[in-house]
Amino acid sequence: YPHSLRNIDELCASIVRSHRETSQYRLEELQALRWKVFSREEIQVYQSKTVDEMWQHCAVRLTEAVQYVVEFAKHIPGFRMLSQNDQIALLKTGSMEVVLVRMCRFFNTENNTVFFDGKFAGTEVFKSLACGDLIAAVFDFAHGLCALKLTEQQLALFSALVLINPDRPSLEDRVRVQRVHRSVEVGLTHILHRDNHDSLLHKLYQRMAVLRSLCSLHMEKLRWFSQRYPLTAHSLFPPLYKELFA
Ligand SMILES: COc1ccc2c(n1)CCN(C(C)=O)[C@H]2C(=O)Nc1ccc(OCc2ccccc2OC)cc1
Repeated sequence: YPHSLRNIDELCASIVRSHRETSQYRLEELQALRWKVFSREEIQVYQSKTVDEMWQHCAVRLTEAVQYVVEFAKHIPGFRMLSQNDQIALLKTGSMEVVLVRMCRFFNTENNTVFFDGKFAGTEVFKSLACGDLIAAVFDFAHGLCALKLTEQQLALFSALVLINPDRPSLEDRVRVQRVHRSVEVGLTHILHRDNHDSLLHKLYQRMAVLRSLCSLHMEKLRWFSQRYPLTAHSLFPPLYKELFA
């Protein structure tokens, strides 16, 4: 794209619109729920689930989040112009990263809880996943991102930057992905400059590095789980979760 301001403003506006239309829950809804936590009995029910029941339960909910990320991607002008294969390749590795970025909107840092099944859950709710390190890393990442206090517009541009990553494996037209990535980066820089928050870009790049290691931890846990519970992973997980992560 020629980087005239008009184009950049249009690009930012379309990414922000797409983010807003695919954010699944409005901030006001989540704000109203943020102190609705699980009772001791409800926590007991989650903790008495078997490992594969809890994994399946979480996979179904996270797949809901992934579907909204796929919709978000489809409305990003530069993303739609890429080949089908490159769109799939970017979603395969990027959609969980965007879910984890978006998760900061669903997080209450005051009581260290995350939205889950209609209420806000602490790490103890996920005990039966047998993945304490993954859950701790997910919560830590959400804390770190919440601390940056991103606006919805900054979050929208950051999500697009995370998704349209030219370094992903098996891209057909890397140069084209680089061009779109660059225009989104110009958009984010433009938004941060306008918000007088230039120092945030460096911090966001640091968060992207943490995000990559968090997602490889998720893949590692998923591989461990699929080997131990092949039936659940292959027949009870939502097809999209399998398609993208298995
Ligand atoms: C975009 O951000 C969000 C944030 C929250 C939610 C959503 N979207 C969709 C709607 N939703 C519902 C309906 O509960 C929320 C949800 O799925 N919450 C939730 C699910 C699993 C969790 O930890 C387990 C886990 C984490 C990471 C990787 C693998 C994991 O387990 C295998 C923690 C929270």
